[in-house]
Amino acid sequence: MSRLIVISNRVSRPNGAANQGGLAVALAQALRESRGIWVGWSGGTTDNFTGHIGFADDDGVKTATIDLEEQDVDEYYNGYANKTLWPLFHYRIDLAEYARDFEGGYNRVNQRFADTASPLIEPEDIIWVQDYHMIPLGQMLRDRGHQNRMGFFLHIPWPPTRLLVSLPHHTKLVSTLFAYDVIGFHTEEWLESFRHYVEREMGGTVDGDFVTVGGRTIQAVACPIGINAEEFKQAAASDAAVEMHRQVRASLQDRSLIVGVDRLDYSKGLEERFNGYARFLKDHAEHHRRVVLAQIAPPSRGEVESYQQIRATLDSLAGRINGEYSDVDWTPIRYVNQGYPRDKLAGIYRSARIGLVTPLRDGMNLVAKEYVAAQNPDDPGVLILSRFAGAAMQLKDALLINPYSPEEMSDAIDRALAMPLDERKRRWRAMMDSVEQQDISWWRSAFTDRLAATRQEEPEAEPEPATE
Ligand SMILES: O=P(O)(O)OC[C@H]1O[C@H](O[C@H]2O[C@H](CO)[C@@H](O)[C@H](O)[C@H]2O)[C@H](O)[C@@H](O)[C@@H]1O
Ligand SMILES: O=c1ccn([C@@H]2O[C@H](COP(=O)(O)OP(=O)(O)O)[C@@H](O)[C@H]2O)c(=O)[nH]1
Repeated sequence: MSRLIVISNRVSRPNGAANQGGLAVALAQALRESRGIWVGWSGGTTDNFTGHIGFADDDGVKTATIDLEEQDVDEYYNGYANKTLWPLFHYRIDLAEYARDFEGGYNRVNQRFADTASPLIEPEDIIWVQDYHMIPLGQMLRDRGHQNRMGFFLHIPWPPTRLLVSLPHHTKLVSTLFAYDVIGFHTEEWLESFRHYVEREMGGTVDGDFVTVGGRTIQAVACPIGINAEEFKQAAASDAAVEMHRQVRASLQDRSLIVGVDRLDYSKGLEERFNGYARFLKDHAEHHRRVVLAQIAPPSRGEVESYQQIRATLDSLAGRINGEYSDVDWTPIRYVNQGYPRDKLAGIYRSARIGLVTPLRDGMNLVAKEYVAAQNPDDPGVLILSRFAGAAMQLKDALLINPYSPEEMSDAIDRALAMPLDERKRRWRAMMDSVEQQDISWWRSAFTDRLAATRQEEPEAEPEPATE
């Protein structure tokens, strides 16, 4: 079995921060199983970049990380990754900022990651680069002579061509993807958008999974990420989860809990969610005092202005809705800006009659799957899910809604609260089958098996020693 080298911006400590994102949570187990190395940013900064690599072995996961300079973080992570690519790829060109400094910083930091990873790579290794922070990295590793099998996975949506062309030098960026052997997306929709771009903007051709541009053919596939369903079921039965469940239920006094769990990100549709819930309270006075929405929203990317703005908007919106509907002994929204470890989250999910997952656009959304996995099979809750989350392609037995419509959200909440037990069980079973079948191991294998099967390029023959 070839060794796996994963390279991504964020490198998770398996028992690390409570609010780590889905990608970090998902990869730890995959690496542990393949005895690989995880290369990425330490999350720390240094005054002068030295290229020093910090090695660690955390719970069986080997990591190799580098510190970045403040300027790198500003231009690469806050800048090109989160002020340019993230909004653009989530269809928010109104929020996207195009600055040469960002693009320069992005390329500089990718060169730094290439310099870091290069000496660690052995010829038989399989290299798997993750996400929009590192699109050009594969090309940079090829430039350093690495002929390994190399894959790339995009965890966020691929935007429609008419939006992507607003990015300066878009073709230059996309052409670097052709350094990989296999590239993956969560859904057919993102894959189709990619193919459309390649045909329209690069004169490429598509033949099934094979995409060719300028004589180079790669595979482009849809491969939805999953969760560790078994571990999550166990987490839901852990002491921490049971205690959390008890605390939450005691605080509710027989009220029904609706739960949302999201990084505080404008793509997650939190403003629209609060407005949809307010609409429900307006339309359904009979439910007043009978429901509580707990929105867990750990702050994210707080140095980026659009994230500061969404935080301020939500602070005031939650206050306004609570001011309008609260009673001395009932607050309709519990708005919580702290993150929870996953065992406690599992207890919270299990306490909730409704999981409310309403992103405006989301590559996958692992919270939707975790909510399903944490339910009590004998009395499962109902998942209300945005049609625009990648997860909606698999979780078709959720109540699928348009998150931009407060009326649809209000109707779905009302329907979920009234849903009979047999319908809840039927829908949950179908969703749980999908969560269990296409779990994190399935995702990892589906992608890496495909990558491993690509023919490794023959290393260039050593020149024959000169004979006298
Ligand atoms: O690393 P951060 O800037 O704190 O952000 C956290 C992660 O957010 C994004 O997650 C995406 O990947 C998930 C797993 O595939 C997917 O379910 C979700 O829809 C995506 O938004 C980001 O893509 C990751 O790189 C970040 O680590
Ligand atoms: O307080 C929190 C909030 C979220 N998460 C985890 O963060 C991930 C969020 O992943 P998702 O795909 O839903 O969205 P992302 O944040 O990656 O865009 C999930 O595994 C959550 O369990 C967590 O551990 N604690």
